[in-house]
Amino acid sequence: MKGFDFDFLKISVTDVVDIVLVALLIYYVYTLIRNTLAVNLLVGMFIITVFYWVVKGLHMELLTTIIEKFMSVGIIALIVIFHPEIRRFLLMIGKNAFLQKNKAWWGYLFGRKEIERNNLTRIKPIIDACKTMKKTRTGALIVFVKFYDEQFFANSCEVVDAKISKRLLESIFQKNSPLHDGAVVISENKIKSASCILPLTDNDQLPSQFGLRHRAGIGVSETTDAVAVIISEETGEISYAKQGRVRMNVSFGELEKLLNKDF
Ligand SMILES: Nc1ncnc2c1ncn2[C@@H]1O[C@H](COP(=O)(O)OP(=O)(O)OP(=O)(O)O)[C@@H](O)[C@H]1O
Repeated sequence: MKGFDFDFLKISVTDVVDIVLVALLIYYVYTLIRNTLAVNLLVGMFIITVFYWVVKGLHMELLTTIIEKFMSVGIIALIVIFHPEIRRFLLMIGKNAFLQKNKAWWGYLFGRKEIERNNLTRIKPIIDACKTMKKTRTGALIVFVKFYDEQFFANSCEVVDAKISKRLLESIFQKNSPLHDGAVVISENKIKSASCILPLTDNDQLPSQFGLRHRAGIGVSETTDAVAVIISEETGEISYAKQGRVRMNVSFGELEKLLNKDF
């Protein structure tokens, strides 16, 4: 295919498409591993690679051979280490997440008003349930997941798979309910599961009043793409966790905006 030709540099249209695709790939890999341990592993691998180039350049035969041997089994190690990220990446592609995630596309294709109206109908029962639970000081942890990874949640949850409703959310978190302990997971417009045990964050910079419920909400937002709404049983205060960071004392107006954006 013909393209630009600067004597020393020939760029065809295919090259441009190639570069754009690689840039997109890097971007999506970055969004998948951002705020996860995988970032540290990636940095570690980068340092080893640079070190390898240096020792090879200096003709340090012994070190070069050791690192080469280490790297030759590296691909298997990579698959094992990045297994959760690879799973999520494939799930993301499988569920056509690129389009779903980019609401601008849906807005462009189907009209922004329609999207906002649909979002509000989805979110309203959740906000209403939060209002009641705040008033009654009912502790709750609601997690919103874009790509529901059955394997991740299956082992630690009770499957619900029901339509989102205010009364269902309230009854799950009621003190006497057998499902009240743990988190509710909402995904694909459904209450997918309840009573989920989530990974706790080991962030030691969190406010001292944050107990296990808050730590679980922040933990799941660190390790997955989930966002979490946490209602404190002690204070009724609502917190919002995303990418390992937490916003405290969120108003209902803010909550609506945040969920509209992230859910
Ligand atoms: N790993 C976990 N995953 C999900 N939920 C959990 C987990 N560990 C504890 N919880 C929930 O947190 C509740 C205990 O909350 P705790 O009092 O420690 O939290 P807190 O952050 O101080 O919140 P609160 O302000 O409501 O007291 C448990 O009853 C359970 O429902």
